[in-house]
Amino acid sequence: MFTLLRLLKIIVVALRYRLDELVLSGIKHPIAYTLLRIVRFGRPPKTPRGVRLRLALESLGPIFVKFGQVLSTRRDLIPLDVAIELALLQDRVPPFPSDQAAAGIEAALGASPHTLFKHFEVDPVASASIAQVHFAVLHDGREVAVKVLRPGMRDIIEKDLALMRVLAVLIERLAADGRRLKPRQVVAEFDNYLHDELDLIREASNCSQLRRNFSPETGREHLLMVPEVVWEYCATTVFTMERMSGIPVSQIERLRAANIDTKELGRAGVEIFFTQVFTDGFFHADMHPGNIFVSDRPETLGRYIALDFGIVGSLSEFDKNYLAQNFLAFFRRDYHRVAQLHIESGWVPPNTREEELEGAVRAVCEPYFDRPLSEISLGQVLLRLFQTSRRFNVEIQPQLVLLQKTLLNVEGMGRELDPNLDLWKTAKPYLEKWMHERVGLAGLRKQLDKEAAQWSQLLPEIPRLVHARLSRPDYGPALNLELTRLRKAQEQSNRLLMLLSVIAMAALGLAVWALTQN
Ligand SMILES: Nc1ncnc2c1ncn2[C@@H]1O[C@H](COP(=O)(O)OP(=O)(O)OP(=O)(O)O)[C@@H](O)[C@H]1O
Repeated sequence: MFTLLRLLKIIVVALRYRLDELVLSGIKHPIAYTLLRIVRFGRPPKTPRGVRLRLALESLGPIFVKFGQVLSTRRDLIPLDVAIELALLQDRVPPFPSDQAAAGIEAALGASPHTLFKHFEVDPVASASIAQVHFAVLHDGREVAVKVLRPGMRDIIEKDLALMRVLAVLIERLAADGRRLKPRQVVAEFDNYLHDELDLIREASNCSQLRRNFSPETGREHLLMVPEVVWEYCATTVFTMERMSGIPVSQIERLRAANIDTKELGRAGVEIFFTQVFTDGFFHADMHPGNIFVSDRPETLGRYIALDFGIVGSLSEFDKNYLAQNFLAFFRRDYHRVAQLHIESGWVPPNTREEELEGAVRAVCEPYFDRPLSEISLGQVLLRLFQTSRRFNVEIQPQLVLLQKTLLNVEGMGRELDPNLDLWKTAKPYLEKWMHERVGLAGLRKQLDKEAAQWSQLLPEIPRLVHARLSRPDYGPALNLELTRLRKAQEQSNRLLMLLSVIAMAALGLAVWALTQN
């Protein structure tokens, strides 16, 4: 019954905001087309389509608002004007009553917040569609922020997701453009995203990993502050962390008034991002200004503070390599290399003509060089590269799409702080350092160091494994003959293997010795 009513509401809202125009204008199914012509009413709308979609999503509630926000990052799928409008969606909603928050905490942690904490602020500091945040003080005096999931969220999400899946199938079947828009894939990705957001232990773990990556042990604590997780007070629906104090990065006048060097902040933002991507392969991927603060405490003045760890990205060595080499080749205007990289990595079908791809990449990139380097947006370049790759049947990994979106955010934020920020000049040393560490002698040593444990286990086992393989019973006349020959060879190879093992051990020993000399 609920589902039916909800579906009805969606249809009414879609018609009210004339979304039929947006989604179903290219409708290919004759019956659906006739039905739509009948229910269509009024003159063509004057308000732009993106605005109408945004308003419709707002009136459908928080889950649809979140969906719009996620969709706004898929500029590869939806038109730019719609994406820009969807990015304006605000997910601030009225807070839920504090007794519900208290009940949620009690259900998750086994005691009321008034017992658990020395002090618990009943009025939330912020409230969004999925969770809200309350400040509190622990019995040992530490100040904390407690994030609590909205009650009943899981149920609402499951129902709305079920409806979205139905709508996705309809769009795919009925709209001429349906397949290209990949509605089912988009909804499946959103499903994953929401389920991740519903698990605050996961968010706390991301927070703790990021904190470790910027801890004094890494020597990067001066770049970014990340709250400490208070694990005793965490559960799937509650996340308790150190309370941070700072100024939102978007409030530039306040930053200046606090004597914070905004130019330096712009540069540090790029450094943090590139360090996360190329050194750790683990990055905060929700870098909107509401989640980034700057410390106003005298001892840490001007240091970035990260909050909200619901969305993070991780990159494999392969992805990092792809990115670094593409960026470097792009800035050398070596489009041939960009095309080669795509073919070498097996991303484009092997029968792709290198020159054709090179031409397409040139057409994307060359116009950017009309401007000074300092004005080039790496996020835009990456987006255009992905779009071009798609034409050659390349499926871009979601992690790379996430990275491209974050890069756009970082650039936007950096240029707000310092309009002359030269992103490339700031980023290039990190890429070059990474490439050097990866391919140079340093890279070899690092790799040797990493693999040493496995090798030392594997090498002594090789003769036994070869022997076991060769002494298996009858394999048929032809193979038996071959086996006799191999057994003879085995004795020789055993000796050779022993010799090689000794040499490898000696090389390992040498490498370990060399490493400990630094
Ligand atoms: N550790 C903290 N210290 C101080 N303030 C915090 C802390 N964590 C969260 N807040 C406050 O709560 C707000 C919302 O936090 P957070 O972004 O994590 O919640 P959210 O529900 O994911 O919101 P959204 O989805 O809109 O980003 C922050 O903008 C900040 O003002």
